[in-house]
Amino acid sequence: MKNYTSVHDVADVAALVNEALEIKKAPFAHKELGAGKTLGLIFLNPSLRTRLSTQKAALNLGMNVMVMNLDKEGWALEIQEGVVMDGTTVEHIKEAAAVMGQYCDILGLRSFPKLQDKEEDYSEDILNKFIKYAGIPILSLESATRHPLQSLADLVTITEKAPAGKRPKVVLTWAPHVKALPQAVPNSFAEWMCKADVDFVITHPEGYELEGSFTDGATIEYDQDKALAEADFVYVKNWSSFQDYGKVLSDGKGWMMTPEKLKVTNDAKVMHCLPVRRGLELSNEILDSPSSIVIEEAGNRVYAAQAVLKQMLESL
Ligand SMILES: CCC[C@H](NC(C)=O)C(=O)O
Ligand SMILES: NC(=O)OP(=O)(O)O
Repeated sequence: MKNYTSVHDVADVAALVNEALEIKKAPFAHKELGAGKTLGLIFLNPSLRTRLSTQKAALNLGMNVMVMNLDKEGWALEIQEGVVMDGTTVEHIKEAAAVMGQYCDILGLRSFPKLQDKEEDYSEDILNKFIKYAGIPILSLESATRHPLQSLADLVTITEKAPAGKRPKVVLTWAPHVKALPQAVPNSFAEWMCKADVDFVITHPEGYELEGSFTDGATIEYDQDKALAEADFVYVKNWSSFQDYGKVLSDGKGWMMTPEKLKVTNDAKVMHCLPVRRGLELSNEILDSPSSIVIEEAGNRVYAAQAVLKQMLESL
């Protein structure tokens, strides 16, 4: 595996999930593999889980790790090609990415969408320019349209917790929020679930349809209660409209997951990538109940990242 930016970079999804589960049993089994290798983690947006879990995963493999909040600590980046830099930008992505490629063996990048221009965001311009100019393998720490480390951890968790002897029903449900959030997490979750051995349903209000290439193979159900029937896993996440790009179309009244809503499920486990707005996206009652597996889900981020980094190191 050279770059890790989406499920399409994974030759065998089931094997990668199993490798993460094996690593979870013995996290230090490959602690020499990364000796003398450096992982750079570059953030253009905030992070708790991705930063800490990926750093821990690299350290478990014996790597050195350098972390930088480039948006706050670096120079103002110019992304456009061929412009005269006589404005507020100080360093071109061409030099910045190439220099980071000199210092690191693998480079992680977080670059959220601006949610203003659909074509610009969905072109993944920043991610693709890091791939082009860094000259070393790139690991997505969440890009404009996907979050593959989160999605792998989510599938690891579902595999670990699935009811014995049945194909689990997984429901991705939209949840209310007060801000416009990216489609990256649901896009990525949908892509991975459509490649997994699960019955996958997406439920959201009209107008929140995700881009079709991510949901091909999923059942789309606008009636949340119908979607939730007999679910084994309920994945709760807000996202802004793709059609009316970057917009919050409604207050989502009645869409927050509650214990009442869970009654129609098959005693479903509730998941969320975090951070979660308690009382807005997901009720306190659920988050504080045995139905919630959000903390174990976050714990699995380490083993997902470690399985990916192991395969990337083996390809260096
Ligand atoms: C892991 C989630 C990161 C981000 N969340 C927020 C709150 O911006 C999102 O929704 O994509
Ligand atoms: N779920 C996740 O990626 O969390 P952070 O944004 O805190 O890294």
